[in-house]
Amino acid sequence: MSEKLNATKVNYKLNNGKTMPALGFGTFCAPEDQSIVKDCVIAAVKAGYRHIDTAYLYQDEKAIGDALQELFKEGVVKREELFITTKVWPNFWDKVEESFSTSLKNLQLEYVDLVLQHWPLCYPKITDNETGYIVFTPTDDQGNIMEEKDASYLETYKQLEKIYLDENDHRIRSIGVSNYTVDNLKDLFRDPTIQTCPSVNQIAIHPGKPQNEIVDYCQEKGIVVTGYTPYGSQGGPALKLPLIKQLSEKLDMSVNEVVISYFLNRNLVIIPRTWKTERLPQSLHYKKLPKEIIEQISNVKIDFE
Ligand SMILES: NC(=O)C1=CN([C@@H]2O[C@H](COP(=O)(O)OP(=O)(O)OC[C@H]3O[C@@H](n4cnc5c(N)ncnc54)[C@H](O)[C@@H]3O)[C@@H](O)[C@H]2O)C=CC1
Ligand SMILES: O=C1O[C@H](CO)[C@@H](O)[C@@H]1O
Repeated sequence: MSEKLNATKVNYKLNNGKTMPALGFGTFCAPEDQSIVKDCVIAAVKAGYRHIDTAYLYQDEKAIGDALQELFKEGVVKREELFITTKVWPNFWDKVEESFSTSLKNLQLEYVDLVLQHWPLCYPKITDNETGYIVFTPTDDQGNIMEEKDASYLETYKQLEKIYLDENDHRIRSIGVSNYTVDNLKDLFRDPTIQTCPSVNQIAIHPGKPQNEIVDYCQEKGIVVTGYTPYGSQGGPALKLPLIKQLSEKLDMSVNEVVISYFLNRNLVIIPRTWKTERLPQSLHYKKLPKEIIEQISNVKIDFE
């Protein structure tokens, strides 16, 4: 039986020469008590995580920034040892500077390692009259999501690229996309005003949802793929699948480690999330797996998205 390996030590080379840790800490669905976010980020870094995945949408960047400041002050890690990702939500499709500079300020950093266009979509920027907050997913009277007319989602990538390529601006180390299909990427490659190839595409991947077509396309183009919702999101349904439990026993790993192994054997980045620090040790290791097991996990039948 193959030995357990430390997933926090695995890095991938991006198409611009930078390195990206294969295991990241997801931070969606933050609890209302933001001190939990801060404590979990500190615990994740102390456990070995060197990559944190956040977004303007998640509204937890300030707590993550507080955690990072504490880790730097205590000498646990240096800034250059961490890889921090944030994202630009579709309300800011043509206001990337506004979104990104707010994220950077909240994260209390001088630079971010990776900024992603969160979705290939353009939403209007509407403020709720009562709360004063941005309506992240605006809907009309019939409940349909409102999209900006005559707007091009490539505009967001172009604005990100402008900041990234500016020689006098050192705030973004790499840029990428999220939720891009093969057609979206082909659109991007066809645009003669775009000079770069995204370094990363972050998409939904978990057991039973292998996303082979887009993964193969990205890997052929040298784009690193990050899989989100690796445990199947809320409640971790992928961890409860009979196949994953059987493999956990057979391979002498936690169910989480089986899923991490599935990702790392496919050269994918994985960004699982937990808001319970005691669960962190279950999501740190992986093993080399034979192709047949990868295929079994890819093809398992699931009843969740
Ligand atoms: N780019 C995008 O559009 C999206 C990106 N993401 C990113 O991906 C990350 C991961 O996805 P999530 O939706 O957060 O879900 P996930 O797939 O990481 O699963 C989280 C669930 O698994 C449970 N879990 C974790 N460890 C466990 C353990 N040891 N035992 C039992 N249960 C456990 C958690 O309690 C939680 O309910 C996000 O936090 C976010 O950073 C998520 C959704 C969309
Ligand atoms: O990051 C994200 O999380 C939510 C829920 O999955 C999704 O809308 C967004 O892309």
